[in-house]
Amino acid sequence: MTSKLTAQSLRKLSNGVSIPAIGFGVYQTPAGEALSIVSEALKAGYRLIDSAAIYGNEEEAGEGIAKFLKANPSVHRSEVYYTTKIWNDDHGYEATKAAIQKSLQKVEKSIGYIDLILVHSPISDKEKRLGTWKALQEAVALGSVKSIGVSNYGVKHLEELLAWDGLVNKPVINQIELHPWLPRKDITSFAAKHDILIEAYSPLTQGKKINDPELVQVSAELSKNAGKTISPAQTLIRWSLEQGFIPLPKTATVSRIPENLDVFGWEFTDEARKTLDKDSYEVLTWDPTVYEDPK
Ligand SMILES: NC(=O)C1=CN([C@@H]2O[C@H](COP(=O)(O)OP(=O)(O)OC[C@H]3O[C@@H](n4cnc5c(N)ncnc54)[C@H](OP(=O)(O)O)[C@@H]3O)[C@@H](O)[C@H]2O)C=CC1
Ligand SMILES: O=C1Nc2ccccc2C1=O
Repeated sequence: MTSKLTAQSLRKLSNGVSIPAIGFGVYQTPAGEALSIVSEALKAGYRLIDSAAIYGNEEEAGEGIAKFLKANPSVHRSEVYYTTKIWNDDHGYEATKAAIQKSLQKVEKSIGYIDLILVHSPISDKEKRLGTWKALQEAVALGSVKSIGVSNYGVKHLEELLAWDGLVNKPVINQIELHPWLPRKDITSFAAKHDILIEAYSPLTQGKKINDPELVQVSAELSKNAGKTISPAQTLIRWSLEQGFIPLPKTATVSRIPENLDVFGWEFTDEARKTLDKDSYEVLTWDPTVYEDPK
């Protein structure tokens, strides 16, 4: 029940591990700002940090977590969740093994281990994708990586992985672009059937739809109902939670952190649900879910 969620709520992955119900993204957050914004996000109540090798800020994200934990000894490392991702150029067994080591080295000193590694996208070919998964499974067996999942996988990429005879660890997450203009019901219902949780990236539409008249109108109605201002950004994040996704809003602006986390404890209405239930396919970031291997 979304109405019972709080910023500290946890969801259960198929491997039994808990993951926070909402996360904080650091794409395009300059390395020089990542340490401070990550520790501010944790101070405000976030417990999941989403980075990637390609973002160039893994080390600083880890240091931001460590800074927060040092200043808040009542919060334990096990209560904070750190994600990174293997970039496309590092697909294939050997390359992924090396990439995992590299990502681990970036955060070993600060936070010791990685909670979740995702395959950033399916962009390579079947042999490389499965080699990548083999390397990730080995990292889980060694204990330095707790869970593994995928990102930007379409149904056919998920089917390929689930059908692989070397599969030991099922993907626990598929992280994809999701917002009212891109509901992707094919992927989300397939994932639900296979106990794969969905993380929603670009939940704020990268700011591109923040002034959309319908969204502004829904936010005004939610505000009236709640007796306080609900911004379009808050409406979008809450929509994502209502769908059962783990939203990953990003901001590099400290003053926006509390706003983006104040998405609990007020009612979402049927009217808002209906207006934002769109049958559209509007990609705002990139779309590797439709990627086809080279012939
Ligand atoms: N796996 C993948 O391929 C991908 C993963 N991701 C992950 O998802 C995260 C979020 O997605 P992202 O694409 O960054 O986009 P978001 O949808 O989270 O939008 C971020 C943009 O919204 C602005 N913004 C933030 N809060 C507000 C607010 N309250 N009001 C108005 N504007 C606001 C930000 O500005 P400002 O920062 O200036 O405050 C920024 O321009 C990424 O950081 C990354 O972790 C994203 C894309 C692809
Ligand atoms: O966060 C991300 N934003 C992106 C935009 C294009 C390609 C990859 C990504 C990310 O991983």
